[in-house]
Amino acid sequence: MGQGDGWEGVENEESRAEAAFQGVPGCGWSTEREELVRHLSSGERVFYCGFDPTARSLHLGNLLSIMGLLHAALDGHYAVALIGGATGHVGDPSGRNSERDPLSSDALFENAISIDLSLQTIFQNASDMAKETDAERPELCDHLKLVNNVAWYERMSVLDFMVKVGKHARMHTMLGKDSVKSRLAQPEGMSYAEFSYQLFQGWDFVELNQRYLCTIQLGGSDQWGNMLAGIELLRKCQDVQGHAITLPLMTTAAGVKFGKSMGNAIWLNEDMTSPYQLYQFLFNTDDADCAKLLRALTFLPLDHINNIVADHTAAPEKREAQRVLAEQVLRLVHGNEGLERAQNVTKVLHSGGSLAQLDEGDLLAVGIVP
Ligand SMILES: N[C@@H](Cc1ccc(O)cc1)C(=O)O
Repeated sequence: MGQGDGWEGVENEESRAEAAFQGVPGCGWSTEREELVRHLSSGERVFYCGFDPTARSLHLGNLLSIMGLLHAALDGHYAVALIGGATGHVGDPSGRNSERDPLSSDALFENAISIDLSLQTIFQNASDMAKETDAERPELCDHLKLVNNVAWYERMSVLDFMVKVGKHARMHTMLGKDSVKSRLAQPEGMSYAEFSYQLFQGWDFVELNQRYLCTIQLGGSDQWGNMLAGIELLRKCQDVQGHAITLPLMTTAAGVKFGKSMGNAIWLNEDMTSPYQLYQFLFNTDDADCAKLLRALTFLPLDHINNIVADHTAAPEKREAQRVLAEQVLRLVHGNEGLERAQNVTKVLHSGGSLAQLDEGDLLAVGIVP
């Protein structure tokens, strides 16, 4: 990405659609909603959301943030997915009650590559899906970008960090973050590294603003403190008003974190959760959760979703809403081929067939490496 490739986040006078996130219930905004809507409707904006490579794969819970980035791009804005190759070393204390075990540089590097690949696939699948509904639309991938924060942190000296970032950071503000307060209330306390994590994530916002005029950060609700750290640094270092949008933690009607099956995460990498398993997980979601999940995890228009839900309510035993949900998510995460394989395996296994009837690709879709 460089000058002139459409990625400078150029302001234009053209009025854009309303906020991109009206379909997602439970969002939070750092500024007045009107201010964010004004910001979005007065130019093409650049969003970002970060993912630390703490595991080899992203999980279903991350899909909501990815959807957020895709909605922004579909709406004509730009979106950056940031992989936290550097922040993964530091360790985000948000939402955790104990210190993270450090991961080796090799493990973080491999995880980052694997997550990068999976995001590229999802971006491409989303682009293909968008083309199917509107062949004329500009390539979605041109509005999506992947970066790794190693790019700036590997070249930044400790002194640089203290001068550029540390000098702007107030102890009082840092100590006031929930992620810090809750840990300091425990006898083990926290390491200096995890304490300073907020500044690393905060500085990412500044770097992305300098590079791409990024002004909006998306993240789960546990990221609030880190996102505010970014907004503050952006104001002090760039004299720019940043915005943060928090996405709710997805829970089921039963109050359980969505995206876990019997305590285990549902992964987006097919070698960790096979397309067949992902399909089955979604196909088995509760009727009570379907409407919400269709809104949050598919790009289907709201009136289309309402029709599906109305038909489903009339004949829930057909599991039509679950089928559409599973199909849409499978296509996004594993493409049409992944969906076909998952459907084929479902057909064979659920009609009393055996694994012997499956070809190599199908076996892969069940999670068996032939
Ligand atoms: N802290 C985020 C990941 C992240 C990393 C770097 C960022 O700049 C932004 C977000 C998380 O754990 O989910």
